[in-house]
Amino acid sequence: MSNLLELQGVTKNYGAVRALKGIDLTLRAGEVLALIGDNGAGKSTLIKVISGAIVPDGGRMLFEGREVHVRRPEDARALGIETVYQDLALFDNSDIAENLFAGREPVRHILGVPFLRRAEMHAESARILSTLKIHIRSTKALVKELSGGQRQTVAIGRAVAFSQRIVILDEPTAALGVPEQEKVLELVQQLRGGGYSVVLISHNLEHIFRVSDRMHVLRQGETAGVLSRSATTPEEVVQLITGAKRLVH
Ligand SMILES: Nc1ncnc2c1ncn2[C@@H]1O[C@H](COP(=O)(O)OP(=O)(O)OP(=O)(O)O)[C@@H](O)[C@H]1O
Repeated sequence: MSNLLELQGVTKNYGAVRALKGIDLTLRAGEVLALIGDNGAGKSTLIKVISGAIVPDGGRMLFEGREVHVRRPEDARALGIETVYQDLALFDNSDIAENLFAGREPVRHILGVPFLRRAEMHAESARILSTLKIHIRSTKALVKELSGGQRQTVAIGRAVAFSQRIVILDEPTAALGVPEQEKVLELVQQLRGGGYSVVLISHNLEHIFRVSDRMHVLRQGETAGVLSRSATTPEEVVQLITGAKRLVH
């Protein structure tokens, strides 16, 4: 598999805190890469760099082998990178279709006045949900009426609707009950089947071993190891997370 995204020597400091101390990371086309590490290891900071939410202090980012400068979320979007943060950033009092299209609504101008193309939004939303095998009664349901798992799938649906290449998921199963966790894991597998590359932050090793192809372990702002799922064990991953072992020098 070829490298879709590559980070080289990425650094980020928050004052005296060295959150990223020179990270090299590769994301291949069509893989699920798990980003793993203890609290404070630098996972959120790293995905914020990739998604343009923060600008790193140093290092390079390459997309399909070309250097790119991602300084704002719009820059990441233009490359086809979408991120679902833990807070999901959904609008509770809006319906599913409005959430899927938030900020990118199709409009039609009549005598210079913009009108939302509602029917089109709902039809397209239903198509997106059905492609992702997300079963929700109606795209007119308000987000506040949905379960936690459905909210997560709507947030992922929104990312996928506009991402062409990479979806970044920040602990998508953390706040969910077991049946809903299963649905989200299935969705991650579907994304991979659909040709997306996925970066998955999770603290749940069982989930990680079920859906990821490779694992990038961070520890205190550095890479502790990069592992292929088929060539490692949960025990080894725990040793890397805790610092009992290191595979990168
Ligand atoms: N805005 C900020 N200002 C100052 N320090 C920060 C800020 N954001 C993160 N840090 C620090 O940077 C380091 C890396 O934090 P980061 O949130 O990236 O870790 P994480 O691996 O995502 O942790 P968690 O699993 O707890 O979310 C930590 O020491 C954290 O306290």
